[in-house]
Amino acid sequence: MNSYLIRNVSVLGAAPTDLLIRDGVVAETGAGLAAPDATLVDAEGLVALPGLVDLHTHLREPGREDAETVKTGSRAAALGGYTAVCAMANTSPVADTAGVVEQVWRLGREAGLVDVQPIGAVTVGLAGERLAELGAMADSAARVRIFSDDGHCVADPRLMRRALEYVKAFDGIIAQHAEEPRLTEGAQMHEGEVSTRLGLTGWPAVAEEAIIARDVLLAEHVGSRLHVCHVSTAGSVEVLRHAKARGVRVTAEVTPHHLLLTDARAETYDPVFKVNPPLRTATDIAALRAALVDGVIDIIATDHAPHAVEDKECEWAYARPGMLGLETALSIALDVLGPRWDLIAERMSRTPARIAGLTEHGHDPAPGAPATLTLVDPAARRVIEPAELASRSRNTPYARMTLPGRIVATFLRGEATVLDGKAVK
Ligand SMILES: NC(=O)N[C@@H](CC(=O)O)C(=O)O
Ligand SMILES: [Zn+2]
Ligand SMILES: [Zn+2]
Repeated sequence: MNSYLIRNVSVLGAAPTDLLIRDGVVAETGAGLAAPDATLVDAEGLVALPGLVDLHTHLREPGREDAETVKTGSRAAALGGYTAVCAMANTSPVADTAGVVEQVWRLGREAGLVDVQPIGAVTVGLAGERLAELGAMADSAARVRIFSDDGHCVADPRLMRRALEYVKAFDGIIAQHAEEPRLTEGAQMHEGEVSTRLGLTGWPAVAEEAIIARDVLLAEHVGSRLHVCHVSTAGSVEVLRHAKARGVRVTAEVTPHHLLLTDARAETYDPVFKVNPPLRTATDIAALRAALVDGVIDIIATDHAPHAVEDKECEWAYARPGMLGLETALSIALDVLGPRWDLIAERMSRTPARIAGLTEHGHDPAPGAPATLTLVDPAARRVIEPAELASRSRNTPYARMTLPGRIVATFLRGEATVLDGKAVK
């Protein structure tokens, strides 16, 4: 194994120190360390964070390797400062059996850049009709603990109840894509002033809020763990606040794009801004930001959703929803939260690691901790060029925007996955 001596790094914003990485762990910290055999990393001006953990990533393998593979998505993740990603189940075939989740898990190990933790489907084929083999996926080599039909809502309340009950046996979680399908038929964007003006069918906030309200009540009733994907409205925040005050075992995520972009982007008719749930209003953004700070929203998750050019560069109505996120998430967090490193570590590493049960992740760089960390240059500013992204797809909503912060290096259990801003493989 390689050793690294990281010189003059600020751990979570503290005074600069050195970190010696050896045998997969942070062996020593302190000013002026010496280690002649170690590779030197000059980290003057850089901030060390625990490796980021994404609870919501679409890797598209198996099935749409033209849009992303486990390998290209892993590379995008490492370049974004991530050391673990949870891979959503809406692949083709769907990750609804032990066989498919084990395949994704193995591909992640082979790529070797981040830990790829598969999420299993809740229902067979994401069809919302009968429960998938949750137990077999939990017992498989992939040790699945999070189940989600993401892309689809588990709309049937009886099925949702049974899924919540089933995963309780192994402390699993159901991650819900909250969308009442009857209220979003034909929806193209957020229902509001802009959709009225553009004449596009709207997705009302209540379609999300009604499902979250139902699900927190179900989770309370059966005493199970619920996770709410991509929360996007101020009303959802209020439902979650109420549920948490009652002690419901619910956690929630917000995406970088829902923290930054409004439905006004639809005025461009550029489908790069088409996403589920849709971009909302400035009022929603303000509520989401406040909830992220006060903890009603637990984490930032990217919902990295790569799509091939032909699925995105077409008429708005025909374009697939979803946008890239892994390579820009930390920059958006820095833009939205400022250099509040402890809060960023909490929302993007420690808490997602805890929710997903990824015990090797989410540890601050300190002696004895796994050397699973990332180094950020907070002073850097970069212009996002879609063609320069490591993802196989190009559908970033931040094209040609200047964003703060740059990932300089990432380490997974003591091995560099990114050095000098470049992926090592
Ligand atoms: N977010 C999206 O708009 N799309 C996601 C599915 C999802 O997260 O619902 C995708 O798989 O492309
Ligand atoms: Zn979703
Ligand atoms: Zn998703």
